[in-house]
Amino acid sequence: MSDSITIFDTTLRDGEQAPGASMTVPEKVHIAHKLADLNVDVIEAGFPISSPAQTEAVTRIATEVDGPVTCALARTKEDDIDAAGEALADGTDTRLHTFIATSDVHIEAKFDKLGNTMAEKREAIIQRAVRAIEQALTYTDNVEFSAEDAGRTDPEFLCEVVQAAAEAGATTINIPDTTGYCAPSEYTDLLETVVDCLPDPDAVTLSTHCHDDLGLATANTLAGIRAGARQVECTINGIGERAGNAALEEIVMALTVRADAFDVTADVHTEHLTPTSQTVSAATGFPVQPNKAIVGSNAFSHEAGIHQHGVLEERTTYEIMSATDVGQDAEQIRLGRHSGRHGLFNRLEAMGYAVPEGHRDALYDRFLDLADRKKEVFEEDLEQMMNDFGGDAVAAATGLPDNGVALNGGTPAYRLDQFSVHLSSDDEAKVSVRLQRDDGSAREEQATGEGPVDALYRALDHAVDAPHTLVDYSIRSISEGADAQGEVEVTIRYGENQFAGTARNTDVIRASAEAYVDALNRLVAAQEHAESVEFVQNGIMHTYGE
Ligand SMILES: CC(=O)SCCNC(=O)CCNC(=O)[C@H](O)C(C)(C)COP(=O)(O)OP(=O)(O)OC[C@H]1O[C@@H](n2cnc3c(N)ncnc32)[C@H](O)[C@@H]1OP(=O)(O)O
Ligand SMILES: CC(C)C(=O)C(=O)O
Ligand SMILES: [Mg+2]
Repeated sequence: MSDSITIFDTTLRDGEQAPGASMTVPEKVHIAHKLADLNVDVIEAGFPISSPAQTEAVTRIATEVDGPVTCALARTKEDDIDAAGEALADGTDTRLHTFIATSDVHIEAKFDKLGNTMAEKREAIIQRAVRAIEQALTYTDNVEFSAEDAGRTDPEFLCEVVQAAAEAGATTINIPDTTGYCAPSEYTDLLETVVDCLPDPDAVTLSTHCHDDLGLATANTLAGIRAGARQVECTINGIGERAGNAALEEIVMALTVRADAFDVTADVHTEHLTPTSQTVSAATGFPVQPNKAIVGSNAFSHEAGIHQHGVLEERTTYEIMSATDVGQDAEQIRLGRHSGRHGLFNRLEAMGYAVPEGHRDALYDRFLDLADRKKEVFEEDLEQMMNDFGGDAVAAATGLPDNGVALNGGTPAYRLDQFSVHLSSDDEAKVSVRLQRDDGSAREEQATGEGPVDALYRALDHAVDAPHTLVDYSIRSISEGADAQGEVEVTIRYGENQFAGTARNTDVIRASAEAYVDALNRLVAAQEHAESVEFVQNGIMHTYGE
């Protein structure tokens, strides 16, 4: 028996049958090119009788995409087979796939006119299958037959069907677990039964087609390979009817990583797996869950400190395959509240920071404080954290740049002690703030406004004794995610002089308040110091009092 597995991709047929997954003809052609880059053996491109767009997609893929065999699906009905045969007619390497259901429940429900007894109906099913295969052979000598719902079919009858199909000339015989019902050992047994009853097992390729209703699609596919199947039907990201089909990327990587266990080969260019997954996700609008095996965004990511330590020392402690082999980025250390010192300082060093031993605990505490407020800590967050840290002795020790902010060496006049915001859909925003002065006194003020920032700034204006005008306010996100840090920049004016304040926080209202207080402190510092005071803010030289 061959040790080479035929990868039959049905993303564009069974995958597209998932509710909401329909793709346009150009999208299907684009995906077919990606599947060719991936080096799959067969692309099931559609079901031509179903619609003109399906027919067009099959024809375009059969004629435009080099490499894989293009396959079209048809019921055992004459018109279906003609539609599939004609759609494939101009292709160079094509396959016609016809199917009919063989389980009692399907026969009873879907083919009530086939006979009076189950025996009569079964006989009619075989006749239809044989006739359809013979008709398909007039279009191509590459004909596949599927016994739909084989997983729930009486094995004796399944044997009669596949024997007849093989004798009629089908060269691939597919045993679908259409409803994802089988346990892996049952599926192995079923396929072994089929192998034993085939007149010449070497003359046909036995195929799996497993659905994921119980989450067993990949396991069943691998169980089918153990029983002798040499074609696997699967889809990118496992999309398909209901819970989907067996995922191509999972099967291929199981066969690759565990070659010792399966002893067969699949000639897939695995580095294309993740890009192809992303293309299919974009075309269908189905996001890939982060923890999806092989192609999920977390499939090679490590946030937990113990894992990060292990992976940084030796990747294989927690990775059984290399991310780059499946088209993902290498070494994905993601920082968050579960991260430890190894992960944090490794990243800071990679960013160019040399953190002396004596400051590590303090820095790690700051990191945890941030990580507790954010789902994930990004490099932009770390840069801000290091800039904040640059205000004390560590700045010199680490060689970190000063953050460019000079308050003339003095203590800021005001510190935001606390604030509260009340928002409702039918009322103005209400804010109360409490500012602490450098002399120890505190002042509390309330205000209302058109939105929380307007109300906040009005309350702060009441709380300070420094006349000024707000000139500019801007806010931007400086890291990723819904909980990204917001950076607020505020410019105020007094006379001819402008004073800029900035602040960053995951809470943008807090950042707005702190940026305003920062600008006010600069104004007050300028007033309290010399006639002429210079300071640098954001690279701009500001002068007060000349
Ligand atoms: C397990 C699978 O994935 S099977 C493939 C499922 N894919 C699809 O259904 C593709 C999209 N389907 C379609 O576009 C339409 O259903 C069509 C064009 C195929 C058929 O549409 P309609 O003619 O309106 O029939 P409808 O879908 O309502 O019913 C299915 C008919 O096909 C018959 N049928 C079902 N499977 C087969 C088969 N393998 N061989 C022959 N006839 C079949 C049923 O008996 C029923 O026939 P009836 O109209 O005489 O009762
Ligand atoms: C048409 C067949 C192969 C099918 O998709 C199934 O049985 O699940
Ligand atoms: Mg299916």
